[in-house]
Amino acid sequence: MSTTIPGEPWSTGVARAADGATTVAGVDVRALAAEHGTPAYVLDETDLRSRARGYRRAFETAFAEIGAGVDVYYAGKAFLSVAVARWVHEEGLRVDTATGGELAVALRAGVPGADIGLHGNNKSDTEIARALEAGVGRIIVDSLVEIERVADAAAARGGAPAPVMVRVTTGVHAGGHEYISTAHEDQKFGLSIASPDGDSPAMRGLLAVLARPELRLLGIHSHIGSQILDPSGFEVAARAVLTLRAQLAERTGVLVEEVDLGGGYGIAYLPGEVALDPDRIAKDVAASVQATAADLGTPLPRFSIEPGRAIVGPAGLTLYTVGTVKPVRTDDGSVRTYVSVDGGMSDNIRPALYGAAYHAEVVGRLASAQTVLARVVGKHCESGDIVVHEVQLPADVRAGDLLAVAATGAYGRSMASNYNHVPRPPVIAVSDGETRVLVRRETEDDLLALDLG
Ligand SMILES: Cc1ncc(COP(=O)(O)O)c(C=O)c1O
Ligand SMILES: N[C@@H](CCCC[NH3+])C(=O)O
Repeated sequence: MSTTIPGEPWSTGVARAADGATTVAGVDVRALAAEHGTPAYVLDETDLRSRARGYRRAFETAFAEIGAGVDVYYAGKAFLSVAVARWVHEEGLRVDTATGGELAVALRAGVPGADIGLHGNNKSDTEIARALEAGVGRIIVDSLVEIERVADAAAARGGAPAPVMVRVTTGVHAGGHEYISTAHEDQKFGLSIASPDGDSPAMRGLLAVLARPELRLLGIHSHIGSQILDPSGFEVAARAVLTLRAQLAERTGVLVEEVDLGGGYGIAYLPGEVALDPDRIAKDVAASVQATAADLGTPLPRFSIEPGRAIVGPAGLTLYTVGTVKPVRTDDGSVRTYVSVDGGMSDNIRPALYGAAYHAEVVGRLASAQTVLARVVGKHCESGDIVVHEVQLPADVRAGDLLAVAATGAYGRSMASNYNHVPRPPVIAVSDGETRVLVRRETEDDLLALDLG
């Protein structure tokens, strides 16, 4: 690991001058911190938009070559605000939501219902009703019970049948951590395609949808996990889904129109890590689904994908201010420098939850070339409150320094908490030398407003 500004894992707009001054999209981080305070999430709009465009173009091009259409849904769980929903929609993406709350943000942004999908393994009646009311383009159903609930809600509303996809699990275990792999068998999502005896849960789900006239079976959905750096799992899962589609067609005569291959495209968190290349993966997946469809003798469906992290992750960084610096002797007798910052596990739970690795640098001043092995920790009352487990920081790291942590755009603010009553940081967009507050900093008054005494 070494100092890599500019370049990954930093967003394309991050630059560092010889005197240590660091800018994001032309905005000096010192000015940004002075105006907006720290900690703050900083989002590089140009970078985010170009990744959104890049994914859409890569998949459209590769799938056009095999004669198939494709839609790219931005997975809002990675980070969603009204502006971000608008940006990705302007870039030609649709929006995937996982809850009524995310749906509300997408609608507030003016994204038409038809361009929104609703996921969730335990949707409430209110969420289902709201999705139907908004005319969402698809509801991805996750269980047999839910199929009946969505059908009943659609029946009560009347009107056109509700478009649904059935989420299936293919047994493909992919991604960075057990908790973020979602297609293996022993977990809560989807209906399994495995059928030790009789019809698989997935087949039963598809048949159950076909049995309800209030539902329109749009397609089959598979999401195999997150932060995937080995792309072979996408091809294995796609083959399984296309096979299930062909089996359903053979059995019922219904060849579903769409197949969603989910999200999960991995990014670089550390210097030297290589993100999945959208052009490469789009071509490989297109070639693989074409071969599978030919083997099965079925025409290709329309495809869709749901990248979240790959669009917003690299576009974001978190800016902290260093407080205390403490050398600590480790069990093996070496010294680790504990660098405490003014945020922590409340603004980025990923290191504590998944052991996720991040990269940090002192920014905004010329720091010493000599480095020390450091651990960046937060201000919470928890020894697992770690922001960066291991990183070389300048030996003269000190209170008042600005510390930037790279690639925090995804699952940072969206998974933030108020642990220890710490207000959540703002999200500041930067573009062409200008800053704009997308989500303001929470205040203690915001927190106390919920406390009715
Ligand atoms: C159904 C579904 N789609 C899309 C995503 C987005 O994944 P990622 O942010 O890894 O691209 C997730 C989260 O893993 C998901 O559960
Ligand atoms: N929240 C996870 C990934 C999302 C899993 C959603 N299916 C992460 O931070 O990596």
